[in-house]
Amino acid sequence: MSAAGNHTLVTPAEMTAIDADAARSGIDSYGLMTSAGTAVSAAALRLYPGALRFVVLCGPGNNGGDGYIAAAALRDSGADVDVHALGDPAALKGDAARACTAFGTAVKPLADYAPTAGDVVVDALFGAGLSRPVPPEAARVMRTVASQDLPVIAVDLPSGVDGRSGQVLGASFRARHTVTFVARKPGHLLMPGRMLCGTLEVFDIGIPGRILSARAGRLSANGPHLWRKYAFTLDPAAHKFKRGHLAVFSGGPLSTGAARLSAIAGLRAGAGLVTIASPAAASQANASHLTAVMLKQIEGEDDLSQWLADKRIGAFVLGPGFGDLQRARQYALMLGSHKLVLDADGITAFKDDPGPLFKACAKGETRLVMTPHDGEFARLFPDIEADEASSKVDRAIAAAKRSHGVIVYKGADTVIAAPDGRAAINTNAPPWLATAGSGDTLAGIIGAHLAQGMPAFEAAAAGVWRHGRAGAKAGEGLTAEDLAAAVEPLPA
Ligand SMILES: NC(=O)C1=CN([C@@H]2O[C@H](COP(=O)(O)OP(=O)(O)OC[C@H]3O[C@@H](n4cnc5c(N)ncnc54)[C@H](OP(=O)(O)O)[C@@H]3O)[C@@H](O)[C@H]2O)[C@H](O)CC1
Ligand SMILES: [K+]
Repeated sequence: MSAAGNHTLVTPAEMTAIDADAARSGIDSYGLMTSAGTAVSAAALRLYPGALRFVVLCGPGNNGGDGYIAAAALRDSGADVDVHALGDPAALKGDAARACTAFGTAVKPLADYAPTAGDVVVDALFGAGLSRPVPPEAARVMRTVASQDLPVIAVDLPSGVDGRSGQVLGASFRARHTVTFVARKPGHLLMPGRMLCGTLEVFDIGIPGRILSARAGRLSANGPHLWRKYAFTLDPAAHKFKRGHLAVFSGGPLSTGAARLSAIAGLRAGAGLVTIASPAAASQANASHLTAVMLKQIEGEDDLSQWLADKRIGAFVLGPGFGDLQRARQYALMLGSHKLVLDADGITAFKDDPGPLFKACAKGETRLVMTPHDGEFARLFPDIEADEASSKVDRAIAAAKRSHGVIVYKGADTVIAAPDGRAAINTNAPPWLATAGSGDTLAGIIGAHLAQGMPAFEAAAAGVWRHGRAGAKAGEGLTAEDLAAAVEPLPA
């Protein structure tokens, strides 16, 4: 068994290609199925040694084949086992047919399964090959098993969950434990799939890493492996300007708090200097709350263009609590050649007409990071959002390509995507991170990373990860102030 420590994520289509490559390289596919099914039976016996009966539900493909192998291994261990099949087992092909024959015992129709207290269900109906909503008879069994709260162990994926998108096609099992093979699939991390997997085990069935690497795309789980090499340990003697100067734009006098949350988080995240750029009317409100963060009065475009002559400002955060959409638009366009985190009102300012922003960022290294939640994403990319066939990862990558910026598509399953097609799914955010001011804090952390010289994709991915860690450290019931205070040093 390997821990879920391999960060690479493999789509079902890539997995099919990996299987084919493995077969071409002489690896016996039935041997792989045997390893997979045996891993499932081992998990079932380990987790439920007191089960009165194991009920293995087998589908019409190789996921079902894994189920027949598991059923045989459970029976051979002395357990009470029943197998119910979706479709006619005589129609099985290839390895699945061989596994069914090897099982040898009578198989009953799926519709005949009457869930009973003491049952442990092994769900081998559909895995990577699910291609449409599950049939009604499967949905009915899913409902009755859930209504009796019977434990379910899913083979590869809870049946009904699309391994590519994490979406439920029609209905799905809610598993207590899922055993997947070779590598995690995006659907194990994306919502709602992640919630339906229970604990996730990645079992190494013997496909060599080189075959995996040759086919795997550029999607991984977010973590230090992506950005560790930029997580410089700060030299305490370094001059504050060398540790990066971050500027955060404040809103008007009644909405200054969001910018201060970003600014404090930026300071905590390692920026050497942080300045709040405030309109005159809000300067008093900001001044009365700031100590370590500096204040600069920026009243309009003239002030800003003069300030931009100071080349020591490494990055800007624009949007939290900003309010004035017209001005946000002007400022963002003026900042096109600078590193910029665009959040909240900064994103909304480009609703219906984002073209000029994307054009301003089109040339040179990626400088723009946008941090939309669902609603903000739809404002900027309505056509991409409306494409129901695409996954959250597909949508984030499409938006990054179009905007020439890094997209941090927020949610419980935040996706970070770069214009070059790299993407990461974040998993360390506790549910209570969704609180007022949380996004402002995230923007400040990412801004600090940009100001310190991290490339945009890494700055964003590391920011999302640190934000999640801070949420876990601050604990349930946190406020955004607690969150900023809980930002920990980057792991070296
Ligand atoms: N290397 C590995 O990871 C290995 C994985 N194994 C297991 O194999 C499955 C993938 O097997 P595959 O046969 O490709 O797919 P499935 O078993 O998940 O499902 C395909 C069959 O299901 C039919 N189908 C799909 N959707 C529906 C639906 N909504 N209703 C009814 N039937 C459906 C599909 O029929 P088609 O008409 O679409 O062709 C297929 O008959 C993987 O998940 C692992 O568990 C190997 O055992 C070892 C190597
Ligand atoms: K399954």
